[in-house]
Amino acid sequence: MSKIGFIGYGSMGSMIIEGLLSSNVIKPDEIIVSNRTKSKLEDIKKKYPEIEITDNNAYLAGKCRKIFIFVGTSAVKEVIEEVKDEISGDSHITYIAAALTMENVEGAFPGKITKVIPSLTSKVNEGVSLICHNEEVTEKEADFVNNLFSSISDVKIIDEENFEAGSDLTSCAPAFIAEIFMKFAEAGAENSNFTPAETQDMVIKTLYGTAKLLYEGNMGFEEVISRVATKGGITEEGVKILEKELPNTFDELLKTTLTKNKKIKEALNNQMIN
Ligand SMILES: NC(=O)C1=CN([C@@H]2O[C@H](COP(=O)(O)OP(=O)(O)OC[C@H]3O[C@@H](n4cnc5c(N)ncnc54)[C@H](OP(=O)(O)O)[C@@H]3O)[C@@H](O)[C@H]2O)C=CC1
Ligand SMILES: O=C(O)[C@@H]1CCC=N1
Repeated sequence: MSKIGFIGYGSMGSMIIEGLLSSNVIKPDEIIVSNRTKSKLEDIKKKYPEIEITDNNAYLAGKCRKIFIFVGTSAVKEVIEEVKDEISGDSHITYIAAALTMENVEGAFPGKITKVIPSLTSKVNEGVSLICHNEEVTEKEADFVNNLFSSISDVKIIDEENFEAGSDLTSCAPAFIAEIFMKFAEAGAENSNFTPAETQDMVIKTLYGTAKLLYEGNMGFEEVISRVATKGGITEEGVKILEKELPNTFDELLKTTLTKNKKIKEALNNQMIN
């Protein structure tokens, strides 16, 4: 009986594998997990003794038709080379490496390929996973991957060309949001007698409440703003500052990250071809 293979147990790999196991969409005895540093798999093996662990990717590939590659972008080629002799037209590879195009991966493995861009928010079963399947992937195989990621996030099926801007909005976004609110909390501490720990706590609780209003309370951004920014009041003045400063900041952020994406893509293009 073929198992499900996961290669790479770092920040994303551990989050996804543990999320899938705790939401019961996969069972420990159905999976093999491989990591370059095998000792990092000791904790998950202790928690789920039925899981098979290894540091041998070719061994894993020999036992699995569905293979998830969660290694860093620059290591994907090396992993595909390691497993090449063990995979066939029946194998289905899913990878999460940002900036690595499906065309690039198809160059190394011309078969069934799915690209997923996960988000750290899946650690709390929230956020969006972006998914694109190539034409070789059957509906059943696509559903399998979509269902796994649905158990830890909302799944959005997209065209490959939208991965870059999409990643900014869902996958890089937790870091951007954290940075924005860290600066807000720091400014709060600088302009008051509150300690940095106090302003951080106030801002995080308000951020959580605002997200709930927007999501569970079905309030749009504009309604939240108009309900808080009393005409002629204090908030209105603060909103004006943000309206003036933020469009340029976010435009620059998008342009910079899209350019970086392009640069990595070009470098990887050379790496995958050579
Ligand atoms: N972090 C994020 O929020 C997101 C990341 N991504 C993408 O996910 C990918 C992984 O990122 P992340 O989890 O942050 O990276 P990490 O560096 O945390 O994890 C990479 C893991 O891969 C393992 N590894 C490397 N080479 C091999 C190999 N040949 N065989 C087996 N295991 C190997 C490493 O092992 P070792 O323990 O030995 O180092 C490590 O555990 C990247 O391509 C990134 O673009 C996509 C969306 C979001
Ligand atoms: O910053 C990165 O490169 C990865 C991809 C998306 C989120 N983190």
